[in-house]
Amino acid sequence: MQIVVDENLSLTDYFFSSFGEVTAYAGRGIYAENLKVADALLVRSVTKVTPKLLQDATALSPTHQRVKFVGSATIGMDHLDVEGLRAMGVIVANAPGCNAQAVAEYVVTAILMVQPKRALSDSFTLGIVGLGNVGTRLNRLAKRLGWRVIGVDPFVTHADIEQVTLAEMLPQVDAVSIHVPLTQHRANATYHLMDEQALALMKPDTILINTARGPVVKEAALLADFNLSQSSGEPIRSVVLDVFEHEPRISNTLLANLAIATPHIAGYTLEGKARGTEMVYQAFCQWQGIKPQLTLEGMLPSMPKLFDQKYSLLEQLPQLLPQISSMHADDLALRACLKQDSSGEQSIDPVDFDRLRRDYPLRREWSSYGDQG
Ligand SMILES: NC(=O)c1ccc[n+]([C@@H]2O[C@H](COP(=O)([O-])OP(=O)(O)OC[C@H]3O[C@@H](n4cnc5c(N)ncnc54)[C@H](O)[C@@H]3O)[C@@H](O)[C@H]2O)c1
Ligand SMILES: O=C(O)[C@H](O)[C@H](O)COP(=O)(O)O
Repeated sequence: MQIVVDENLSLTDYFFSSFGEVTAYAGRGIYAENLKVADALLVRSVTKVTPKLLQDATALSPTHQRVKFVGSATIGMDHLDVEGLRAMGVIVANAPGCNAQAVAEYVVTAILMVQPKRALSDSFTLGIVGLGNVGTRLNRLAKRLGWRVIGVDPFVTHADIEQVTLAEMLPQVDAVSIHVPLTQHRANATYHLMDEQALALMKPDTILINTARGPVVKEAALLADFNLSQSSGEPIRSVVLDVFEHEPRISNTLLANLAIATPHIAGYTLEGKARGTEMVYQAFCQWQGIKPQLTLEGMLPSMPKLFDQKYSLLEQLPQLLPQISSMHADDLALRACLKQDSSGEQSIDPVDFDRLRRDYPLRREWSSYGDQG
C-alpha cells in the first residue's frame, strides 16, 4: 500500500509503516502528481483535499485505483470537502478532541500573560463561544481557577455552563475565547462571526482570543477597532491570535497591534499531535477491517512532577507557567520573522510561518507535569 503523508504528522512510521510505503511531503505541497499511486492520504490542516485533487491524480495514472482513505490528524475539517469525498466513496476521518486540552491550556496561559492581575481577581468572567471539545475543557480549567464562565453555542446545552446568546455575552465578559469550527453558507455560520457589530458590543478592555480558524474574526473589523481606540486616545483592546484570516501571511499592521501572536500552534503539544495520528490510525485500521494493535502507551517521555495537588491551580500556575509554557518565546519568534514583502510592506512570509510550525518544539500538557485535573 502507498500512503502519502504531510511531513508535519507525528509518529507516522510507528503507526503506518507496517501497512506499506509511507512517503512524506510538505503539507502545502501535496499535489495530484504526488498521489498518482497513493491508496491513502494522511494530512493536517494545510492540505486542501477535494474530489478534484483525487480525480486529477487518477487522470495522471488511470490504471491505479485512486486514494480510498483520507485521514486528517486534526480537529478542524474545513480543509476537507467531506461531503464531496464521501460521495465518491472515499473514507474520511479526523481526530475530534485530539488537541483540545492543549488549546484550553493555551487560552488560560494567554489570559494570565496578558492581564495577570485582572485574571487573578475573583470576579473574572470568561466568555466561551463554542462549547464542544475545546470549549468544555476550557470551562473546566476556568472553573478550577475560580472564574465565572458564560457560554454560547446554539447547537448544544451543557448543564454546568450558563448559556446565553452572543449578543448577551459580549458586553459582560472580561475575555472572549472562540472555539467554533469555520463554517459558511448555513444557519449560524461562523465566517466573520466576530465582525464590527460583535466588537462594538464588547467593552474596550475585553480580551479577545481566537484559536479557532482565522476567518471567524474579521480582520478588517479588528483593525477598525484598534484605530477607533487609537484615534480616541484609549488603550487598544488586548487581542491574542493563534490563527489569522489571511494565514499564512500576516501583515504588520495587524501583528503590531496584537498582545500575543503565535503561528497556529495552540494545539501543538506532544500529546495533542500524537493523539491526532493515533486517532487516524484507529480509523485507518477500521477501514482495513483489523483491530488496532498499537497505542501511545509508553511512547511519550515522562516529565518532572511540578504540580502539587495540595495547592490550587490558581496558586501554582503563575510560578509554573514560565517553565511549562513557551508562549512568550513563540510570540517573539513569530515577530522576528517580519520582513519587507513585494509591496514594500512589512509582513510575515508564509515560508517563515510554516517553518516555525514545522520546527515547533512541542509543548507538554499540564497532566504530564502532574496536574490531575
Ligand atoms: N489553533 C489550533 O491549534 C486549534 C486546535 C484545535 C482546534 N482548533 C479549531 O477549533 C475549533 C473548535 O474545536 P473543538 O474541538 O471544540 O470542536 P468541536 O466540534 O468539538 O466543537 C465546536 C462547537 O462549536 C459549536 N458551534 C458551531 N457553530 C457555532 C456558532 N455559530 N456559535 C457558537 N457555537 C457554535 C458547535 O455546536 C460545537 O459544540 C475546530 O473546529 C478547529 O477549527 C484550532
Ligand atoms: O484543527 C486542529 O486540530 C488544529 O487547528 C490544527 O491541527 C493545527 O495544526 P496543523 O494541522 O495545521 O498542523
